[in-house]
Amino acid sequence: MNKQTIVLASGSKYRQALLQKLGLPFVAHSPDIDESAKENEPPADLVKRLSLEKAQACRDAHPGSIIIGSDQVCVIDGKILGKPHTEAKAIEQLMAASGKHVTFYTGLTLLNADSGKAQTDLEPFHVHFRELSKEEITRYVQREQPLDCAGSFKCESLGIALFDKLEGRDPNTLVGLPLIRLCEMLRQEGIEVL
Ligand SMILES: C[n+]1cn([C@@H]2O[C@H](COP(=O)(O)OP(=O)(O)OP(=O)(O)O)[C@@H](O)[C@H]2O)c2nc(N)[nH]c(=O)c21
Repeated sequence: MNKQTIVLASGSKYRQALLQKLGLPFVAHSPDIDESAKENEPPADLVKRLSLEKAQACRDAHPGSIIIGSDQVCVIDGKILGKPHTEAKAIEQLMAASGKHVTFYTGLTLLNADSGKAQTDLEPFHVHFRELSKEEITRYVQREQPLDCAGSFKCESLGIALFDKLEGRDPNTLVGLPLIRLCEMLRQEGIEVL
């Protein structure tokens, strides 16, 4: 039985729901960090850095804990995209994604608050969007309201109607938290999920 408190360094209700699947007790702490990219920072480096910074931002408040941080972006036409926040932006993101193959980059960090030892990794996920009309996109955004989701969709619900193909190691990664990789990191820390 694990005695260390597990902290999810996230305010995302989707990440909280994903972590609940593992059945481990945890507390959620929303980290306050600057999520902007550095000049010319590749998306893979950005999400790994932010996953680590989110975990580190919760370290002082939770001594003795194991902290999980994660961050996700996608890249369309060379632009790094995060959450749309407005319907207009969500429609714009999906119009740009129509007919394209888009890579989602998800960074994951497991930080031991006492030792400061961190495991950080990147989990890519590939989304092939079908050709979408503006009317379809508008109806989708109005019905699903994916305004707090990177890439402007919820793949676990109506968003599935936007795609040709999904490719990746773990479907949880696209929703926001790579659970297979997280289980590996937890085992490395001596925490067994099963
Ligand atoms: C593609 N996609 C992305 N997201 C969410 O988009 C957000 C990515 O944005 P983020 O990585 O910056 O995290 P956020 O600021 O929400 O939370 P933080 O951990 O406190 O920093 C996360 O909340 C993901 O869960 C998604 N959420 C759902 N439910 N379904 C999806 O398909 C999906």
